[in-house]
Amino acid sequence: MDVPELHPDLEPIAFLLGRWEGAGVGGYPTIESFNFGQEIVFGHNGKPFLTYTSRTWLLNDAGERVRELATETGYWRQLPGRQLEVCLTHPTGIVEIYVGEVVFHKIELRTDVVARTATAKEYTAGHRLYGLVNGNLMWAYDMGAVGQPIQSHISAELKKVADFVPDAG
Ligand code: HEM
Repeated sequence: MDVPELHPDLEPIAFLLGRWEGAGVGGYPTIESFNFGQEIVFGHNGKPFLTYTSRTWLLNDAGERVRELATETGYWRQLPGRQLEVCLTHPTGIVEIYVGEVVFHKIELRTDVVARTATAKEYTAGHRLYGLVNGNLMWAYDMGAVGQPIQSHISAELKKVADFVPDAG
């Protein structure tokens, strides 16, 4: 199959496309802080959304992968203009719908709806910032969970390692 043309509505978030690799730090009042490695893939198939997957690994002090941590997958739906809708699924029994906007190379998203399975941990709200800084993708994530007010859980910086990915497999 030919490489699909990018849907024109996706132009504002086209800078996300590709495979990104990097590392970050995580923490929360209820857990020990940790270092992690991350891979994010944004792809497209010609329709007005990006496919998205993120995988993470716990890193030891030497920067080696110890074990898998969080993964999430979903779709970033660009509306005409600056508005975005993002649907994400987590293997921890959580599904989130974010709404937000892109302004130049900065994206801000807030949860509109969160749903949890009966056995998922208590999680109520998420706030994400993504930005392109000197060609790197920086992102920061605040959450409200396990009785705590919304506050920082994750921040990371990733470098682009591949430009085009047909979809986020
Ligand atoms: C890069 C992304 C993320 C990484 C690397 C990460 C990593 C971790 C780690 C290592 C823990 C502590 C141990 C554990 O419970 O496994 C944790 C706890 C937790 N995370 Fe994340 N997480 C990420 C994203 C998220 C997201 C997107 C959510 C919500 C949708 C979330 C919700 C939680 C909750 C509810 C806890 C439990 C806190 C507690 O029980 O005290 N995390 N995370």
